Amino acid sequence: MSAADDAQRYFDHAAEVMGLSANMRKLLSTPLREVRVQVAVEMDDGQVQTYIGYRIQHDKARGPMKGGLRFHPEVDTGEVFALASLMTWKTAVVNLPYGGAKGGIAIDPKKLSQGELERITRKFVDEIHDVIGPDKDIPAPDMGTNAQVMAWIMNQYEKYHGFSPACVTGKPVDLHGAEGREEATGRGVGIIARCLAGRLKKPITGMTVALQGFGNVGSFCARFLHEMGAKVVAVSDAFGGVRNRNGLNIPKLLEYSATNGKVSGFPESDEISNPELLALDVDILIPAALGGVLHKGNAADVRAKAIIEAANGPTTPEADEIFEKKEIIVVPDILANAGGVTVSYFEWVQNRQYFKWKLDQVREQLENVMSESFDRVWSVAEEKKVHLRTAAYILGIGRVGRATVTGGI
Ligand SMILES: NC(=O)C1=CN([C@@H]2O[C@H](COP(=O)(O)OP(=O)(O)OC[C@H]3O[C@@H](n4cnc5c(N)ncnc54)[C@H](OP(=O)(O)O)[C@@H]3O)[C@@H](O)[C@H]2O)C=CC1
Ligand SMILES: O=C(O)CCC(=O)C(=O)O
Repeated sequence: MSAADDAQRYFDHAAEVMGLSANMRKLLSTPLREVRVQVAVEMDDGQVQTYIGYRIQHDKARGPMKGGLRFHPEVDTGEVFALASLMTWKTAVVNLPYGGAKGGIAIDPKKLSQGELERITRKFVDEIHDVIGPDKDIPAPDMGTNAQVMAWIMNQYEKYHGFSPACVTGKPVDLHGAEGREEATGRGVGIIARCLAGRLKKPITGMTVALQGFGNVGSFCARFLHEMGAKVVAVSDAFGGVRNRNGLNIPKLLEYSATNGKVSGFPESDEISNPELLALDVDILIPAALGGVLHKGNAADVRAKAIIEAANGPTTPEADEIFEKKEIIVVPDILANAGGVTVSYFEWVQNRQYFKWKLDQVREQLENVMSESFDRVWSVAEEKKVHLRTAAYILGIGRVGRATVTGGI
């Protein structure tokens, strides 16, 4: 099964519970536009390389389309479609005035120089600038991209359209970016962990956490959980992981990983593989890297009491069914990692108003959006007697469906 099939199955299951008509299902699950462009650039050695870039715009019933840009070798149409549809439901779950989109280029940014990355990014914008923009579709960071890439996107877009800081979010703070966007997804996951602990009537302090992925999302998530008093006992990246049963020293691990480019070799820890990490007996397991890492082949081994999906699409539907049988609570991606797009929205609002918010204001508003959305999804789950993923889809699909019907096609 592909990422696109998985996304469709989750949608179909919720649509079934909602009793959505076949016509409405087709309308809501068909993307508006799929853009596939050639990205040809001269590399540092003088050779011309040709890559493929994608931007899939899934739905705009509730506002301009919004979603990140991924640079990763496995990017393809199916993955980008799945991620774009997740954005539609995610922006609706947290009630932002946006639709959903996603983009990507099939490259490995670690194997490219800064100059090559810049030329690829600018060329991609040359090819798609007429279909994106502050009122159309607003890109942002995802795996393999960061604030610098967003700065290049803004600069290149402005060559065609003039001053438009709201054409992209996740920009550097010195270049119309929002304070707090970089940390937002990880902080949002931390807020969700605390909300979940509250519902389970357990303090977050002392809860054990295993975290896969130590990039933007994973590293900030580890920091906030550590600050809240949770015990982050294992962390991994693409090279492997580290474990300390008494809790890793996260501030030191952040320094170590920044210096060494990986977590493995961190003192006062044992080495652990990614598969071992996913099977640890912990209170909370947080996948914060690739999609599809929890599947029918390893779901039975998972011993965590709860899973919070910081990554997009980390759990296949087969694994999800196994978790339901094992009574493992899964907080779905479209709720758990919505902190990033929420602060992207705050950045877009600031850019459009030419007015800068203070960091405290960003954090306070993020806290409100995440905790209110968690409560809303929890209530739908109780009311409809479904698990949290289906509840989140019901909430998101309901909002998008009502906007579609009210506004007309
Ligand atoms: N950035 C954002 O604001 C948002 C991101 N997300 C999702 O969160 C996830 C992570 O994104 P982000 O943190 O931005 O990406 P980054 O590129 O910053 O970090 C990715 C992390 O995943 C690790 N990784 C890559 N491959 C593997 C692997 N095979 N096994 C274990 N770890 C691996 C990387 O390790 P290494 O560094 O060694 O390569 C790195 O630690 C993605 O699913 C993304 O879609 C969701 C919402 C918003
Ligand atoms: O910040 C954004 O606009 C989108 C972030 C994103 O790509 C995601 O939530 O998956």
